Amino acid sequence: MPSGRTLVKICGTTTLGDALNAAEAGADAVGLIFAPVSKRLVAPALAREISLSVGPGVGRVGVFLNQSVAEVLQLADAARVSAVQVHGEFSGPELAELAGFYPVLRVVSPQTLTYHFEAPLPPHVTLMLDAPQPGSGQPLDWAALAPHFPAGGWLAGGLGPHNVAQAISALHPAGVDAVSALEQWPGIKDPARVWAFVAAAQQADARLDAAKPGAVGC
Ligand SMILES: O=C(O)c1ccccc1NCC(=O)[C@H](O)[C@H](O)COP(=O)(O)O
Repeated sequence: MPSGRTLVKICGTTTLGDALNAAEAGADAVGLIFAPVSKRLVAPALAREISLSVGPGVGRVGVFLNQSVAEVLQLADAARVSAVQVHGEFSGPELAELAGFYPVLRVVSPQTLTYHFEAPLPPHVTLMLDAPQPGSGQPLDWAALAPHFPAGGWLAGGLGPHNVAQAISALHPAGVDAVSALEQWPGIKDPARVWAFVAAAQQADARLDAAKPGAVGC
């Protein structure tokens, strides 16, 4: 969904209050993690309540790691998500199957980016660049990534209010995603940090717009 500005996803949402706060702060999407290994695992029934409560303007992204297509689809349907994000082992045909039901964010690390570029992505699949260990707060090397960053790709990995503007001006991602830097402890957000993250991304967009040739004031 190209919007001309950087979309913002707040991942690892495990409470209704945190989801509503993210929506009020202006986030474009909340992430609901269904990977059993995660400290931010959310139950399908609560995820569904969140999906039905945040309003139609806020995307709900179901997040999965090394799970079968059948499990992804079953949980995504139960939780009424609007998109899925997949980490780990998902083949091209599996991505294509998922993309027949939901827009897919396919997460890759910089180390595997070249491989994923060689195999063309199925329609409705968008790349997200993230650290090899998801949800670990590890930032990527944006300067090294810049020459290879995929057009329309999303960026995650160690983003927070302190550095998201710099990341946006370095890579111009279609969307940014964060969790660790927005939490009081795993699974529980710091509401002020969520607001600061959304605001920092919006300010970065405004600065980039103002710097475009022909912008008012230039
Ligand atoms: O965050 C997790 O616990 C997690 C576990 C398993 C699969 C995915 C997971 N998170 C996915 C995300 O979208 C995170 O926001 C992304 O990896 C960035 O995390 P961070 O570097 O902590 O901001």
